[in-house]
Amino acid sequence: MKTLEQIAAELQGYDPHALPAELVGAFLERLVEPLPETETVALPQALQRVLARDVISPMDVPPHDNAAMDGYALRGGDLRAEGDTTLRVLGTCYAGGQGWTQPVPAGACVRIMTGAVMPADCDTVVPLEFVADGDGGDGTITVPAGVVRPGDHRRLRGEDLAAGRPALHAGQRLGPAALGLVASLGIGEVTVRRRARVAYFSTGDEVLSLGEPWRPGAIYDSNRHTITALLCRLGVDVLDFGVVRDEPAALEAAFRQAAAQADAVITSGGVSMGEADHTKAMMRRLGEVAFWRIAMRPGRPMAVGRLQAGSRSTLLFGLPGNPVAAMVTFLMFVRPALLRLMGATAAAPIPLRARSTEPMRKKPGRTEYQRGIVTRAADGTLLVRTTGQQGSGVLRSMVEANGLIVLHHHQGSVAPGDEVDVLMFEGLI
Ligand SMILES: Nc1nc2c(c(=O)[nH]1)N[C@H]1C(S)=C(S)[C@@H](COP(=O)(O)OP(=O)(O)OC[C@H]3O[C@@H](n4cnc5c(N)ncnc54)[C@H](O)[C@@H]3O)O[C@H]1N2
Ligand code: MOO
Repeated sequence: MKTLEQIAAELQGYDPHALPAELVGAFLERLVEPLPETETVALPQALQRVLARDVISPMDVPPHDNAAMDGYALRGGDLRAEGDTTLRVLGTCYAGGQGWTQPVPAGACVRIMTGAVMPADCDTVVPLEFVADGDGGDGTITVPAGVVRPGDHRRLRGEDLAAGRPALHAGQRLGPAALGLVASLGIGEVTVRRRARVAYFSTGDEVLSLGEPWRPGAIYDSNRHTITALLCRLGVDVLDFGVVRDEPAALEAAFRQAAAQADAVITSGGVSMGEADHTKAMMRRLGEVAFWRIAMRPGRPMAVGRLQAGSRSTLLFGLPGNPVAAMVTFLMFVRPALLRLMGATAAAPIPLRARSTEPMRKKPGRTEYQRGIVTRAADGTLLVRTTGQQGSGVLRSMVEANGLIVLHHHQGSVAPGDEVDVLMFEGLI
């Protein structure tokens, strides 16, 4: 395991006092090792879990050539190049394998339902609506010239998944589509990485928990709720330690307890310049901790490292106390680090490009994450505006926004009409 110093030495441009946001990800990638333990769980329990092994398809999916449309299965070679084709209707194939099971001779066809096994010798389906006269009268149908080509409207055996091939790869986080894919193979359980355990506590003497009466100078703890909710979305086990007083003995006890139980400990508050040196000294005594000032806004101060709990080492992420800064640093840095801990090979989210409808002042030399509202213009293009006041204490901005406008490190001010990157909050699946 590399020390923080060794990791820092590998990164060109690493400066803990003005750390470019791009280097944070590179640092954490080197710091975080995936959890080695695995377990086997039933499919309905596997949502959001990370596959520990490839899932190999034991069968072809679909397991047989089948009709993609309701219509008539026929031999493509029977279709006349010019002029209509008239075919005898022998019977009906139903989904589930009932009905016509004999070969189909030249000049004949079989009525077929979507999903039914294609009869031997047939390779084409003409949809019902293309057949002019149906088979009402004399037991024949007429296929007008040019409405189908040989091979049309048939799904081939194994076209979704072929037997013996990996259907899903280790590292895949199982979402609704992946669960369906596993089920389509007849597989009822999967081997996944064990769930990560993540402890959280807020720090600060002014921070009140829900239910405590308000007093002058105090604020209610919102970070505990934003961060633990974000952790739930990741599918980790959350150990909620509540609020811990700004007092060395209480903090040390909380850190020790959390580190003994969790794979990662997340805290909010107590990482800025003004923080008492005894807190930082205490954190350093418990392990290896770097105190960063990141060249970004919001979210400048952040502590990162490892806490030693006996022979185990636990990741530490000390988030800034300001509510927007806590969420943004979580989303940009902690979330990908935890996904890595969980064993996921998740790609970074891909930003949209949207045209800004307003000017945004920005100095090159730091990354800014502005809260943005993306809308669609009448011509279909995407527009974005900020939510207004961008203070890092304005949590309302995160509620009103539907994405984060990313103004990159080297980027300068934005003029109305300029395109900017936006990371949307909601994915499709
Ligand atoms: N002289 C300087 N002062 C500050 C700097 C700086 O560079 N030089 N950085 C500022 C930035 S940026 C941030 S962010 C904060 C981070 O400070 P801390 O992480 O030490 O956090 P606190 O001081 O404890 O709190 C900051 C702010 O957030 C409120 N807060 C704290 N915890 C919670 C919570 N659980 N729920 C809701 N709100 C919370 C707290 O009351 C403060 O208003 O430092 C700046 N200062
Ligand atoms: O981390 Mo701070 O949020 O930039 O105020």
